[in-house]
Amino acid sequence: MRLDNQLWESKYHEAVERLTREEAQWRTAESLLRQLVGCLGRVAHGAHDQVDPHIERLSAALSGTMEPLALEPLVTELAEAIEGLGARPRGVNDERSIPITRPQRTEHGSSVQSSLSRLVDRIVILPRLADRANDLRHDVADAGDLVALAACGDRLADLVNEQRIGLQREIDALQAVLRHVTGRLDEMSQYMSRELADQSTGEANGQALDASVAHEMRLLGEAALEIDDMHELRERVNQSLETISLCFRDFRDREGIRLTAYRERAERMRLRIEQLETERNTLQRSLEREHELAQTDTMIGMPNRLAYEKRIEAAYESWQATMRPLSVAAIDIDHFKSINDTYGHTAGDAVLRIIGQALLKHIRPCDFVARYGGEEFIVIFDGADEAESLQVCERLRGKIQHLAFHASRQPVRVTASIGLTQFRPGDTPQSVFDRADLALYTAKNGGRNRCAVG
Ligand SMILES: Nc1nc2c(ncn2[C@@H]2O[C@H](COP(=O)(O)OP(=O)(O)OP(=O)(O)O)[C@@H](O)[C@H]2O)c(=O)[nH]1
Repeated sequence: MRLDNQLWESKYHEAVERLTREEAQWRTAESLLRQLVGCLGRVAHGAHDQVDPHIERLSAALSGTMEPLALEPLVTELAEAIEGLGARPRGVNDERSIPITRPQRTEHGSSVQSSLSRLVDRIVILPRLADRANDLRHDVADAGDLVALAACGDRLADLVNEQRIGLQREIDALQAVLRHVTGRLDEMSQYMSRELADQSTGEANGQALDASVAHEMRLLGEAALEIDDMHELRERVNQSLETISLCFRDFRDREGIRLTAYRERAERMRLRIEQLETERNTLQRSLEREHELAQTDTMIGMPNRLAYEKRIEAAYESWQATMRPLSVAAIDIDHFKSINDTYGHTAGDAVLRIIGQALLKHIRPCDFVARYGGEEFIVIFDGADEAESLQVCERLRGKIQHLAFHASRQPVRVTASIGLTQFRPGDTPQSVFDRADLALYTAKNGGRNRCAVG
């Protein structure tokens, strides 16, 4: 049996590191959310006397340590105050005030909406929270006013907190597994040292027997020289044989006890090892499943941004070592917002799924495609330069353009723009991504449904 302990330990360490990294990303997202709620608060402040004190309290609380339990009553009070606005609008008893309506979406509102939307698109969500993130994305897009946007901000904050708590739980669980495995390894090393000690006891028993027999033989030899009488000599020999036989019996008894204890220990250890093997297999399966889920976009059923980041890191390392050409393309669906607005988000989701699947189907086996976020996909062309990748991009663009979408029996034209670039000396994955994104904007500004090289 092979335990592969080192491999497992390093896998757990890797997983703990990954979770710590993700937790740091969530802290950034949380800080962005605080800023966002702060912005929303500033925009909404002054619109309603009844709501202002609640906004001020919430903003003050958010500037300290984010403690969900303490925030909850503040958010509830704010929500209740907003609810109460319909009954007691500012101005009923105040001549100076403007008649109240629910605050309409302003320029601030739409910029808040697009940054909230970008934030939802950018964060990598735990698979079990993906449906909630998706609903939230739709509600952000549908939010008609600042109050609805503020509610979406709250939900995003909840999602971020839940994700952080989830990640912390995963870290704790992994550390518990690590402790468990380390405990088992300690147990085995104790077993090994006990066996070594036991082996020395066995050797010492054997040596003691040798010494006793040799001693008895020496005494017998000496006696044989001194004793002349045959009868007396026979008696002496008998006596020595009896002593030697006692030594052997004593040795056998001690070895018997030692061997029984050894067999029991060995059996216990065999069962422990069997258990460890079963636990290891279960853990391996769940780790592989987690790993796969963490790198899959469940809505489309294709690799997600995390998978892209891992893949591009590996491709980048190999590019540095070999300088084989490496290119990256960013693909963005054109006017996707208007698809959502016209046909609804469910139709928008279906369009994303069909395009994602079409990309998976039409890239070459050596290429890699992932959903980067929102309506943006990303392709890695490993071993292909700009000219070769451009041909594939043009083909992919053509495939998307010719996908037959219909709504109420009317054809709906869906196109995509593509920004492409190749790794150049001094590049990093981030600089190449930024250049591909810039090329994408060139393609969009050039009229969309086209490829541009950056
Ligand atoms: N249905 C659906 N919509 C999404 C999803 N992710 C992002 N979106 C929407 O995609 C839209 C992207 O809109 P914009 O960034 O304004 O871009 P666009 O309308 O595609 O316009 P251009 O990119 O300039 O051609 C937003 O309305 C998002 O809400 C998703 O998973 N499902």
